[in-house]
Order: sequence, then C-alpha cells, then structure tokens
Amino acid sequence: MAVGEKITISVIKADIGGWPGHSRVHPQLVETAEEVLAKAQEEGTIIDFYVATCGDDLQLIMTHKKGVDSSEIHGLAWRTFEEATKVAKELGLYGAGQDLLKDAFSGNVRGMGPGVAEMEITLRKSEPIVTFHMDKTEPGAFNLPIFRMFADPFNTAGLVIDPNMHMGFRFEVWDIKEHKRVILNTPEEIYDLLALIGAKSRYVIKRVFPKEGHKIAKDEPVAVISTEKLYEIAGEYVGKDDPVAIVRAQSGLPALGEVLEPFAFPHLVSGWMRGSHNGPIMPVPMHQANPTRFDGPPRVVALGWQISPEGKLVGPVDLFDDPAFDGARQKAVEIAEYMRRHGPFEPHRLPMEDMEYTTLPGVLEKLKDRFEPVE
Ligand SMILES: O=C(COP(=O)(O)O)[C@@H](O)[C@H](O)[C@H](O)COP(=O)(O)O
Ligand SMILES: [Mg+2]
Ligand SMILES: [Mg+2]
Ligand SMILES: [Mg+2]
Repeated sequence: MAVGEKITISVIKADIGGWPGHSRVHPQLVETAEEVLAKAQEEGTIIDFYVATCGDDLQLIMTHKKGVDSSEIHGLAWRTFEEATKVAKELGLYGAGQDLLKDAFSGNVRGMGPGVAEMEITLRKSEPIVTFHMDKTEPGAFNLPIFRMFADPFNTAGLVIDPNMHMGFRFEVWDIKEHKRVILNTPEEIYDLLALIGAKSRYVIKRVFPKEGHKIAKDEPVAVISTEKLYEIAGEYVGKDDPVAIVRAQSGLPALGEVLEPFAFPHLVSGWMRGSHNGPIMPVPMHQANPTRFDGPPRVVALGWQISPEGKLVGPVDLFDDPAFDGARQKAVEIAEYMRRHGPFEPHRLPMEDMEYTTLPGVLEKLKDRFEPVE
C-alpha cells in the first residue's frame, strides 16, 4: 500500500441492540466487534479498522484493498454483527439484532438491514477524511450539510477563492421511491439540485464527484452517504436508517473546517421519537451521542482521520468535542423545546405521507369503518 494506490474505506453500520431502550450501544458489543475485526486484520482481510458508536448504532470503519461491494468485506461486517447480536441477546439488550433483517448472508449487506457508505480512492500524498455518524434520523438529513460543503459559497469559502474548487462539483442524487438517479452539476444547476434535495425524504444525495480538470479523477467520489431504507426492506417500521457518510477534505476539496461548518446550524431532520417527528440534529462528541429526551434529539458525530501511506486509520479525532459547537448544541436544545410543545401536531409530527411507514396506519385501521360520507 502506498500513495497513488487504490484503497477502499468502508463504513458499515447496524443497530443490533440498544442499552437501555434505543439509547446507546453496550460496551461489550463494541469489544466483540473489535475482536472479530482484529482477527480479520491479522488474517489480512482488512488493513485497519475502528469500531465507533452513535446512539444505538454500531459502526464498523474499515480500510482494505477489496473495492466497494466486496462480498468478503460485507460478509465480515455481517459476521461481526451476528457475533455482537449473540452478546446482545445474552445481555437481554433491547431490540437485539434489530437491523439484521435477513437470516442468511447472500454476498452483499445491501438490502439486508445494515447501512453502507464506501468509497474506493487513489490515496493522495495526505488523505484527510471525516466519517459522519447519525442516530434517530434518515439519509436525507445529509442533504443540507453536504450541499453546503460542496456547493454553498456562504459555507465554503474555497468555492470562491480556491482555483482548484472554483469549477464546482457533481452531485449524484437518488430518487429513493422510484429507484432512479440523476447527476447534476454545480454551480450551473444549483436551482435544479435544490428543487430535488429540498424534498429530503425522497431525493437523497448519494455521492459527490469532482469535475473534469480537478486534481482528483472525475469518477472518484469525494463524499458518499448511506441510502438504505429500512422500511422498504422490512415492510414495517423497524427504526430509522440512522445514516453514515464519508467526506474527503482539503487540497482542492472543502477544508476540514468547511466540512464541519454546516453543523454549526442544527437543522431540522425527520426521525426522533418513533421515527415520526421533526427535530434539530445536535452535533456531539461520541460520548454524548446517547439520545435521551423523547428518544433524541437526533445526533451527529464527526470523526476525523488521516489515512497513512500504508492505509492505516490515523485517528479518530472526535471533531465535535469542541466548545465551538456548544452554541449549536444549545440552539438544538432550544429548538427541541419549541418543537416538543406541539405534541402530536404537525409539523413536529411528520406529514401523513411519511407516517405511512410508521405504526400509525395500524391505529387508523380501526377507525376505518366509522367514517361516513359528508353530504
Ligand atoms: O425511533 C426509535 C428507534 O430508532 P432506531 O432504533 O434508533 O433506528 C425509537 O424512538 C423507537 O421507535 C421508540 O423507542 C419505540 O420503540 P419500540 O418500543 O416500538 O421498540
Ligand atoms: Mg434501536
Ligand atoms: Mg439508531
Ligand atoms: Mg435505526
């Protein structure tokens, strides 16, 4: 492994049991995952790994040479989750195995419950990356911050003043209902992009790419977000997707501080209690990523890394463990209070269309026959 060679970074995550309720991951699950991954590292399957947590989600961060969608790496993640699920069951943790929706692994964890963000990149001389980890929300929660990082000159000064970024970026957007995708160029198609990604429960940013002429090849992602939709897999509400993302930084890409800047504003996301409420996303260090109030408010953790020339993960640096984000946390508390005062009313509660994927239709079913025509 050396600078200029291809390396893959995979973040694969699943909720395999909460402690207590849906609030956090028990340390024994982290230890179990570490043991399985350490063995895989010894055997040479992966180069390096780190086991992170956000709320009740266990997150495996791995570097390797097997490319994206590798059955070996996905199989390793699946086995790791299975081993940790055994421990979750022994401890009687809540919702043990919650996100493992299929019984047997079939080559790829996509569509089986876990969330996946992976990118294969050509290692730069110095490779700073940030992995983001969210709990109690959905992939569309990344739309606003990723847009700001790569397309908003009021967030990212480099778009205006760095000749290496001035040409803008390309956004791959998925329509997660119709299972289609489109690539839009910024800055020229910013309004089209916003027309889609403002509808964050349907259109989600999957990847960001550089444009022709950038130092990084045009087909190499500079950001990738997990976009799995659990309710479509399970056919019933089994918790939110709780997405993850990987973002590369510096040297013709947003600087580390430009990557973090969008989270100084705790924007409203859907999720929170029962995946059914809008609320602010609170940027927190890992030790504070434990949703409590009304099972929330939703959290986001940012871990900073340098990838060494050998492909090692040098880190993590817990980036929101900084008083510079105290204001955002305080603002999130204020917004949480304001939203909570609405109780079961929209727009705190999600609109009916989004409630279809929760347990509410089960409640409405019993009223069905009591409706009569209005003259
Ligand atoms: O959204 C939630 C959990 O999501 P998650 O597991 O983090 O994907 C929680 O608010 C639960 O929906 C809530 O605690 C009720 O849980 P159950 O009692 O139905 O398991
Ligand atoms: Mg859970
Ligand atoms: Mg969760
Ligand atoms: Mg979940």
